[in-house]
Amino acid sequence: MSQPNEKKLAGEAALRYVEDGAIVGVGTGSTVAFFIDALASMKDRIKGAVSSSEQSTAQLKKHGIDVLDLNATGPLSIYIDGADECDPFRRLIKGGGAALTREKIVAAAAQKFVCIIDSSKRVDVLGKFPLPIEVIPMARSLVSREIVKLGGQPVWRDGVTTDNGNWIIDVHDWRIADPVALEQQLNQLAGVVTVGLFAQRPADVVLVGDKEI
Ligand SMILES: O=C[C@H](O)[C@H](O)[C@H](O)COP(=O)(O)O
Repeated sequence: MSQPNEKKLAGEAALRYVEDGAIVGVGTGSTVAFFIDALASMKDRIKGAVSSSEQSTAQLKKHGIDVLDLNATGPLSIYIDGADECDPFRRLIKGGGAALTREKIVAAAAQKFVCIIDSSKRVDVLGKFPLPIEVIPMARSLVSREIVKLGGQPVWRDGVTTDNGNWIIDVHDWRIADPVALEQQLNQLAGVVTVGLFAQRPADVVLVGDKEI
């Protein structure tokens, strides 16, 4: 099956997890775009959405779905988002679209995280996809030097500014043997805003196409 088709199937299948009256946490990316289109079909049965990016906010509003402020909603019952890589323990690399910080915040506010992917995203060990790290701009070189000491190859995503006004470093060729430990370690570096590893808080459910794994 082609990947765009699997992404569409996953986006539509995620509707199964959205209950009437929910405020839905919404991620970012091409797979989530299919989910937002599907969510429009039940927009009158939900209270609204909390969005993880300007891109998703625009699409939600286009469909007439209310976009709410996370500070006003309290905990969310559900968060739906894609991923760049997913290991057998539902640990993820995210941030290929530079939305990792708001994604991590909305995921942390949700009781259940449903991750929607196509089969190309499944890996045994995380790290083939370059690991995105959002940094405060003035810390770019400092953080890059620290990453080299840890064995990674940092590459600045030149020309990209996140929705939060920060920059992205992508770390290449890093076979991530212990994702929880690495997430903790990178979170300690001065200037790091968010690490694109979702290992301390993995997904609760992963849909590959319309199949839960
Ligand atoms: O920053 C972007 C997000 O983490 C996306 O969820 C991730 O890059 C997957 O995107 P897509 O569904 O387009 O492959």
